Amino acid sequence: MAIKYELIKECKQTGARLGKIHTPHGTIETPIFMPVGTQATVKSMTPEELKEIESQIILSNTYHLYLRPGHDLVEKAGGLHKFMNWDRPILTDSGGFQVFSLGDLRKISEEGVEFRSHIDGSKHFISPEKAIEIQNSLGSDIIMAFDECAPYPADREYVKNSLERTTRWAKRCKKAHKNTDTQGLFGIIQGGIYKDMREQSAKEITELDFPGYAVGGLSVGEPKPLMYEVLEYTTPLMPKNKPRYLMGVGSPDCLIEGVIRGIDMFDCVLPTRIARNGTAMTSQGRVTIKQARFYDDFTPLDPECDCYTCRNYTKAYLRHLFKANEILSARLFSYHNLYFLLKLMKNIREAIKNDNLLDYRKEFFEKYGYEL
Ligand SMILES: CCOC(=O)Nc1nc2cc3nc(NC)[nH]c3cc2c(=O)[nH]1
Repeated sequence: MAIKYELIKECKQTGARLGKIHTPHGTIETPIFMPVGTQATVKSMTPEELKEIESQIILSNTYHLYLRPGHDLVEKAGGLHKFMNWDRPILTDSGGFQVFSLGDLRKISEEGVEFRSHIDGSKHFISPEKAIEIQNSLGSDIIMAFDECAPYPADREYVKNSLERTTRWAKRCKKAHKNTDTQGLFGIIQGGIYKDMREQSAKEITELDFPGYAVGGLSVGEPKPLMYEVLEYTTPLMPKNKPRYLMGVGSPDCLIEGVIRGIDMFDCVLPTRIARNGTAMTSQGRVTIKQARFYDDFTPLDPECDCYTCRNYTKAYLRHLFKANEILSARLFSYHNLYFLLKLMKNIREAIKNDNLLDYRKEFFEKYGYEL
């Protein structure tokens, strides 16, 4: 079995769970945040630095790697782990989201999706079978079914047709998947913001008996309270003994609220993306370093953080690096932001162990400046 989930503990006060996901490249403690390495690199970080901050699994992207350098090259290199020198678990997404977010550059049919490359405008076609073939070549530990992520807002009819196609595609993915003993295929539940449609999609997808399931179609522009509401009635429809993955989430508040509503796995480009804009997530809320007030501020980015960046550099120096457009700026901010989210997940796992997750949320929100 490629993927085995071990439910360690269910939180007494909330839907949160403590668990372990056993994969061919190692075990992942959940709840977990997965740094995103779209093009076979978590931008500006070396694998050694990712291990230093205790990253247990990273995400990479089928759509991008198919277009460049090509999945056949990666296969020739011995697979994605070897190619990028990362020997821990990797999850690849099916490219569904990227292809759909290309807007008018794409045409959807029952067969699959025709789209134009964002690199050179060349025409391509990805079917569920192709999405699986690419992921089989990449050799990632967890692969995702090819799905359609409905936009937000979308009317009931669109969402129903889309979720039913996602189910038909999921069946085709399951049939096409070759390496079931080394790669676990996760199904993706859609259904937009409509309770009856989420119920229908959850039923149809979980009936296919995947080793894990994702909640798709969220974090696509809907208000956070609406995302929380959808989770509230969707995660209970998902098997307790399988991992639950909320795609594309997220910010610190969403991670805590997602865990409370039964989610085990998260991914988001935020930490490394805002890092390139000189913005840090800190225990006192966000810090955007280009502000003049940091010109001669010789304190660390986050006084409560013990990461390499916070132990060795001041805001004044980091502001200088950012203003001077120095490459080290993106590295030091990425290192800190990833460390911050991975540490947050570690604290959340601790709070579940000690049955005080709601107190932890209250304390974190007060300090970070979120309203409960
Ligand atoms: C990670 C698996 O991705 C897929 O293969 N399909 C998919 N990806 C998504 C990525 C998303 N990112 C966000 N917000 C930033 N929302 C997302 C939804 C999906 C999705 O429904 N389906």
